[in-house]
Amino acid sequence: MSALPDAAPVLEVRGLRKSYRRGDEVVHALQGVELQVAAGELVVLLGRSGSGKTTLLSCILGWEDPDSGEVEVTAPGAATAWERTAVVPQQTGLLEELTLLENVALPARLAGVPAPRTAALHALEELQIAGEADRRPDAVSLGQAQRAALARALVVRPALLLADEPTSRLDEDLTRVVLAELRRRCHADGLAVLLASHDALATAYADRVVRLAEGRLAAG
Ligand SMILES: Nc1ncnc2c1ncn2[C@@H]1O[C@H](COP(=O)(O)OP(=O)(O)OP(=O)(O)O)[C@@H](O)[C@H]1O
Repeated sequence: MSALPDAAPVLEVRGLRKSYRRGDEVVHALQGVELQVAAGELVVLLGRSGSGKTTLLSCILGWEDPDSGEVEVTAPGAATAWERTAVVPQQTGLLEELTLLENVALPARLAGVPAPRTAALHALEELQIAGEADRRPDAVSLGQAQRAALARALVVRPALLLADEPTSRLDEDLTRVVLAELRRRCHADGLAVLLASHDALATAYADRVVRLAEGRLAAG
C-alpha cells in the first residue's frame, strides 16, 4: 500500500504559529505551517539546524502549546495514545533500569499487543539490534539506543510516527536499514511517518519531501 492522493490524512496541521522570547529578541520558529500526512505516506521534513523542526514535532505532540493553529490526528483504530501517535525523540528517552527488550516490551504490554516480549524481540530484529536485547541503554552505543527507541515506537503499530533525526548516530548502511524498514511499515501497514532529518539519504526513501525555512513549509 502506498498513500493515495485522496487518502484521508492521518495528520493535519493548519496555520501553526509559535514564537519564543529570548531576552529582547523574539524568535518566530513557526509562522503558519500547513501540513498533511496520509496513511501509508513517508514524509521527510528537511531544514537547517534551528529552522524549527523540533518545535513543529513538539507542537504536534502537544509537548508545547502553539501560539495559534490546529493539529488533528485521525486514527480510528487506535485505543491508546501510543497507538495513535508514537515518537522517537532526539534524546531516546529509554528507561535506564530496563534492558532494551524490556523497554520495547513495556508499551507493547500496556497497549495490549499479544505476546509482547515476542513482538518486542521481532521489532528489535527488524532493526538489527536483537543481539543487544538484554543490555541496558547505558551499555550500548547511541546508535543502538536510537534503533531500540524506534523499535519501541513501532511495536504498538501506531497510526502516526514522528521521528526527530532517528538516524543521526548511524552509519550509512544502518541508516539504510532503518529507512527501508520505515518505508516498508508505511507501504505494508499504512503507517504515516513524519521524519525530521538533516540527512540527504532520507529523501531517497521518502514519498514526499517538505522543507522548513523561515518558519514556513515548502515542497522540498
Ligand atoms: N525553548 C526555547 N526558547 C527560546 N528559543 C527556542 C526554544 N526552543 C527553540 N528555540 C528557537 O527556535 C528556533 C527553532 O528551534 P528548533 O529546535 O525547533 O530547530 P530544529 O530545526 O529542530 O534544530 P536542530 O536541527 O538543530 O535540532 C531556533 O532559533 C531555536 O533557537
